Amino acid sequence: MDNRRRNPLIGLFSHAIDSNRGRQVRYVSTRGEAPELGFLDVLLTGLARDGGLYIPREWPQFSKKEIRSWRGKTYQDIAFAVLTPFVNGEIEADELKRMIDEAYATFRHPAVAPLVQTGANSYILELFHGTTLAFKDVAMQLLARLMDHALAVRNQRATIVGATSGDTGGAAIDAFGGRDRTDIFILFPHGKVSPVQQRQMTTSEHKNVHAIAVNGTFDDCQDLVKAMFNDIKFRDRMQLAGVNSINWARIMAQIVYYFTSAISLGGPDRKISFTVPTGNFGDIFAGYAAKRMGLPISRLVVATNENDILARTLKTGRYEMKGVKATTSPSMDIQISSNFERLLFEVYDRDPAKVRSAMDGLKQSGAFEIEKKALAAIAKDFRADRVSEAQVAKTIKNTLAETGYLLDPHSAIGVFVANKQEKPKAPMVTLATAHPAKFPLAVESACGIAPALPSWLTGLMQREERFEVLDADIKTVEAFIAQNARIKS
Ligand SMILES: Cc1ncc(COP(=O)(O)O)c(C=O)c1O
Ligand SMILES: N[C@@H](CCOP(=O)(O)O)C(=O)O
Repeated sequence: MDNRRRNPLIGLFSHAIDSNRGRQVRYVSTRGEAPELGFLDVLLTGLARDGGLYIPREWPQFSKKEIRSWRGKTYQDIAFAVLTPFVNGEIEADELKRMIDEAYATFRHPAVAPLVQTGANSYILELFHGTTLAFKDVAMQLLARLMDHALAVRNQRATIVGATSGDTGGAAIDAFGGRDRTDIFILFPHGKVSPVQQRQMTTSEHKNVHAIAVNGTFDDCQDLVKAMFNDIKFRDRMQLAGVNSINWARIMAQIVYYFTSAISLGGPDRKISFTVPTGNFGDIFAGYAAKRMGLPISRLVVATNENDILARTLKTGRYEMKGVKATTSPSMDIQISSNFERLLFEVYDRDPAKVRSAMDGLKQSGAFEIEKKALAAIAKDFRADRVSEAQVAKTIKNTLAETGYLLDPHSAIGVFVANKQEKPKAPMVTLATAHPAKFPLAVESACGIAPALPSWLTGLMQREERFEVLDADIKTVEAFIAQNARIKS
């Protein structure tokens, strides 16, 4: 039966679906040695079985006419149009729409991701109106519903493992807590997240939630998660699934707000630039994906803290690990930016052998060089800069004094770098990735104001904590998960 006759929702966006009809979005691994998958498999797979990351075999395309027709539509409607080709008919349209509506009903702002003007051509895209006050909620609330749906359809359960430098963990625990088909284990670096972030992970009352404080850094946590996925026996036995941005569905959901914000500012008939506080390269890669799908984007600007591996790489072409230092933007205290592998795959014209060779170099010597042609391709779309701790504090203070806007340290990194760009003709949108109340000490020391938590988090700091402290050792972590997950061998 023709879907459009059966379902009025499809009629609403039939032109968008028409342009992608016949282009079955399948997913391939950046390392080229794992099977090609459809959407539900990619959703439940996490890391590819060859250690790579899944990415659409072809980018869905939207014409300017199609994008223009989304003007005046809600965030939810645009999400439905943008996500439909990725889901590729594996979820009924009305089911997908229901999940999108439910996910964004948890947001405290009717626009979901509102834009605030802070200068003649400068805007802030507020991505922190979800339950845990960070941009991670945007994707995580949808991901939990998509996974629940996929597991129910297949009558399966999953053991979710995730690594966090502070925000992914809280968002995932909020979204997956109490869900019957999943147990969730979140690894965070012990003593290296903010007190609010820690309590968002350690005070859940749900039995399926397990917070693990790892004696190590975020990179150690991320390595452990990848090692568990690469331990094929353990992965299959525990039916592992991932909630980090290694999971394509996370990136997919983040693509939407590039479209909604650009459309509000006159897109697609005007190019827009974006500055993105960056750590694992997931959020800015979602912007790159939006561009590849037809959204006119002028520039994508990477903004890092003093852990500046990406800013160095984009300048020199050498990706080189140098050790992580603790900053006032702990969620970006990251060295190995997982999603950079997806960009490498693109700029190496999708040659997985080149990606494998770069990743081998990283594993063996902590570094790799990017070929000149690929670096030039990166330079066409991206700019990058780093921000010192003193500059973060000064940006919070000055932005408050000049515009009345209170930034969190991560968003301040974006604003500093955006302000440093030569004055572009295109409007510059800086992504505000967290609410200042998640980092009250850093914000107060920068500007004298300690932002209060919103009402739904009242009492968070007094609740009893429950977490395990473990060494950064794969055997120890796997043993803990095997003992506590409801899936047994
Ligand atoms: C508040 C905040 N800002 C920025 C980032 C960086 O985003 P990405 O890792 O997608 O580059 C993170 C963590 O990922 C974060 O939690
Ligand atoms: N900053 C992140 C790090 C993990 O990133 P992800 O996007 O891959 O989940 C965090 O807050 O945990």
